[in-house]
Amino acid sequence: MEEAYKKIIEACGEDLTRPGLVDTPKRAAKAMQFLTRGYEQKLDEVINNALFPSDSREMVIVKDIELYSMCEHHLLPFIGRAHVAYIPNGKVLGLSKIARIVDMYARRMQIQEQLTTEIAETIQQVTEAEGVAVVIEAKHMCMMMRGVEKQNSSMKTSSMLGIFRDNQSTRSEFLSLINN
Ligand SMILES: Nc1nc2c(ncn2[C@@H]2O[C@H](COP(=O)(O)OP(=O)(O)OP(=O)(O)O)[C@@H](O)[C@H]2O)c(=O)[nH]1
Ligand SMILES: [Zn+2]
Repeated sequence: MEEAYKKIIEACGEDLTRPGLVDTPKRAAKAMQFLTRGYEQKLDEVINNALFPSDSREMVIVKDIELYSMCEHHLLPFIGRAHVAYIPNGKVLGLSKIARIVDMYARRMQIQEQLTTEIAETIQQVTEAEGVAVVIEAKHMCMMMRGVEKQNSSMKTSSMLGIFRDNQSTRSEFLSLINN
């Protein structure tokens, strides 16, 4: 990756020997590895057995989980928040693990729709919940810094599984709670 960054910097017309740039390929490679660390994570390690038996059948919502991802078309960031809900069916997931699952998929090359679906399906699979809902709102640098150059638009995506898909009032409750 370091060698690849050397080529990119040179292709931009820069001088790799100038002091400010000498260590840049190494730094950039390290940064890119961090931004794509989700590829190295394993779901079992992320969950770390933090699944607990519970009789609760009430909706659990984790709101405003900030996320930093990278669009797979331009390798530019998209930045936003995820709102996640599920209705337990015998077990609940450790609170932080929901944010960790968001990160595991966000720290990859993504499109927002796919990211939203992957988070929802993973939480469904792990918790065997009655349903899972995920909404992501994000701003895409590829639309802001370049291309169409729109600074104020944001993208909203959702994935509704199980009871959130089948039951209008459950879905409405979730949507009104995240909009408050
Ligand atoms: N659906 C979706 N599209 C995305 C996402 N991130 C970036 N894009 C879009 O991917 C598309 C790629 O379009 P292309 O025409 O191949 O690329 P481009 O010439 O760079 O497009 P412009 O951005 O319009 O300049 C653009 O419309 C982007 O806005 C995403 O998360 N979801
Ligand atoms: Zn893009």
